[in-house]
Amino acid sequence: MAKSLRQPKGPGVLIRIDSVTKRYPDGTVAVDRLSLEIPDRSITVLVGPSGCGKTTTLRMINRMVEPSEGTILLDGEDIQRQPVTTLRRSMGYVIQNAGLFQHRTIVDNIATVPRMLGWGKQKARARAAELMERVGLDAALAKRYPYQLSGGQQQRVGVARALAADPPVLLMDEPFSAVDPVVRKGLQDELLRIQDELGKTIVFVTHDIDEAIKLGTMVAVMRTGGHLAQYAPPAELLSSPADAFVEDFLGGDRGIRRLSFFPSAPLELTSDPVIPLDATAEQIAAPDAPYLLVTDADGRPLGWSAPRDLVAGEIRPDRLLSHGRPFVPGTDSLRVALDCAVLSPTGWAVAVDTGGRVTGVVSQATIGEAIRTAHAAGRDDEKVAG
Ligand SMILES: Nc1ncnc2c1ncn2[C@@H]1O[C@H](COP(=O)(O)OP(=O)(O)OP(=O)(O)O)[C@@H](O)[C@H]1O
Repeated sequence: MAKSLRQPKGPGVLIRIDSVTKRYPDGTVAVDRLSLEIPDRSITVLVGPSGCGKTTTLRMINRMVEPSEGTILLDGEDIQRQPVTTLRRSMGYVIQNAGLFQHRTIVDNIATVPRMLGWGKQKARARAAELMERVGLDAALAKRYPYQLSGGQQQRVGVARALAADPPVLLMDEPFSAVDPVVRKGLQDELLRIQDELGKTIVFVTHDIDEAIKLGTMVAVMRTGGHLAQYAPPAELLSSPADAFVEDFLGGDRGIRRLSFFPSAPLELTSDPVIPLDATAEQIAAPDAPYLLVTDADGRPLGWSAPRDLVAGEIRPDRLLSHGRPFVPGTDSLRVALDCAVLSPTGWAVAVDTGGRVTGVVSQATIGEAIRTAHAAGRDDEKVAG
């Protein structure tokens, strides 16, 4: 999905970190005069190299670590003035490796907080069952113990457990770092889906900039010594890194990655080179294109061919060049469209509707033009904003 479409849902600031410093007893300054406004009902990611103070910052929000200086306000109220138990009840907490109770079943792990709040066993278990479904866990796993689950499943349990008492805030400390990239992507997609449904205020710690860019509505890049290097929406980080440190941290391909924030919908498609499997000689000869895309009777892509290699009535799908991966305008970003064109044997990308039927094709040159237009529009926006 083109991420520029994702905006903070709520109007307010839920958590305000105001000039907070944490000095550990041995003198280590883990966080240095950090100020952040964490918006309501959106995902704010703290990212940075190891030891830059991300976990310390997160733990100061639920008072597992007390700040040495500065204040943290939750919904306008100083968190120091609230009993720790009340504060923590309003904040789900998810950590790496899930941190589940090994001697409790999955359903009882998830029901932990509701039970602590005095819910009856049945009501708490019913809530746990509902949450298992929400986080994509099979109900058959309810009676198992954590060691009988995969790492990815355990992380889902961790998320379900944190959501059990429906807290407005979710604190997540590297929750997906211990699983393989495929499972990790699934967990990230699931979190975005859950967030779309529930609209929590999520503070998410990671050292992975790609994860930060994918998940964050706002991203705080921290540098060693607990300093804030930049705090911005991901598209702005990619277009205007504040300094060499942020630029370096973002990596060398930030131009390409920025394309994920531009929608592919405005791309001008052409259907001239698209012909059916039973095309006539005229239909094959008519388009002025180096390649033709052949579709089946339902309009689904079969493959590419040069017109000279096609004979009316004798088009064989197994002789066609692969049509490559198609993209869906309106759902996929300009980055996906470009990737489809780059990987296509003809240099043309195939656009389909959500049912997989061809809506047109687009060349690399046209995509290049759209990229230039999108960048120019972005620069104009920056001028207006500045
Ligand atoms: N209890 C402690 N006592 C002394 N120093 C600490 C303590 N906890 C953390 N630190 C130090 O504070 C700094 C910030 O640590 P923190 O765990 O917040 O960083 P981080 O960015 O989350 O790191 P990582 O990505 O490696 O988890 C580090 O230098 C760390 O060694």
